[in-house]
Amino acid sequence: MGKRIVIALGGNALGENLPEQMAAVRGTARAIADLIQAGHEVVVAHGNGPQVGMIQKAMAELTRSDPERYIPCPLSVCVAMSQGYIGYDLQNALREELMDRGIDKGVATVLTQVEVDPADPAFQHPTKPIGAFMTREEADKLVAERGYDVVEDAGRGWRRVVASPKPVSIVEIKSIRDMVAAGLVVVACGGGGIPVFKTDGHHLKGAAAVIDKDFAACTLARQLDADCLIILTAVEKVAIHFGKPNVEWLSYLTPARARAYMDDGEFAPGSMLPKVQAAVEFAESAPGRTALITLLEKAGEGIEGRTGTLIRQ
Ligand SMILES: Nc1ncnc2c1ncn2[C@@H]1O[C@H](COP(=O)(O)OP(=O)(O)O)[C@@H](O)[C@H]1O
Ligand SMILES: NC(=O)OP(=O)(O)O
Repeated sequence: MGKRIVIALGGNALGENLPEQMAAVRGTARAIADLIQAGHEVVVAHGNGPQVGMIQKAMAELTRSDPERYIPCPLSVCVAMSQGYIGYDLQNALREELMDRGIDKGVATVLTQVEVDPADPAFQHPTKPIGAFMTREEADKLVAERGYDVVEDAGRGWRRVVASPKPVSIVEIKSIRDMVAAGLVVVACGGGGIPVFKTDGHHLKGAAAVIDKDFAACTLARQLDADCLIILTAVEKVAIHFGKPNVEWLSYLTPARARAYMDDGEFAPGSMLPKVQAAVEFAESAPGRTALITLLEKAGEGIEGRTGTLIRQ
């Protein structure tokens, strides 16, 4: 029987720059179309780290080059731009793939705002890497000249980091729900969603942050009452002793076991840890809900229980 599935697409599903993204989304669309062809209802969320960094850098350069004409662009607006641009490529790749298979389904991207809490401690401790990797010297220059926060990212180089508060609720959830009910394939919560604060009235105020897409996808899956949250990334399974000779790839995790491994520091912060945290939160949110972490190309096999790491009560 078909399931309602929310997918979170990782960096390898989108690539790091414009031509890479256009090529990568074709493979991504094939994997998603396999699930739709198998009879599942699919909602797609995705990341935006490289893209939002690129957009923010371009907008900042514009302001610096002509400060009288261009005022600084808020990070929330950069997230909105990244949603539009990634949604454009994903929506088209999906539309073409479904048409090639003779599947008559509309595909639509929803510019999605996600409420965050102004008191979230994440605003005091930036952790979300955005943009391209830099050398130590380039990173030091950004800190000195612009006061940016930077971190060394898992041995791969230096990156700017911004605040990454937890999602509270999805502003456009009713629209997304209605579109799913109407049979559309919906792309939503791109880049974790445009972070916004609620104000006293109906106005929403953009927040300077980038929400983690795995947490946003978990909130989306919960609010849509999905059966399954699938987190697609660059490894087929979650491991303990990752990167060590005694690495052990895991096919099944209970939330309790996953928590024990988290306490032991088995999952790297900023990469595998938020995925396992989001998977556990979803699996624990209601009976029967399952989360799966696997490779993009293995999504179909994973949903049939043939690979990936399944997280279930
Ligand atoms: N315990 C672990 N098990 C599996 N992969 C891990 C683990 N710890 C860290 N990783 C790394 O985390 C990566 C996924 O995180 P990341 O690259 O940030 O994801 P994405 O861009 O797909 O959202 C994997 O490709 C792997 O290199
Ligand atoms: N917003 C977000 O989580 O992006 P990445 O997956 O690219 O880090």
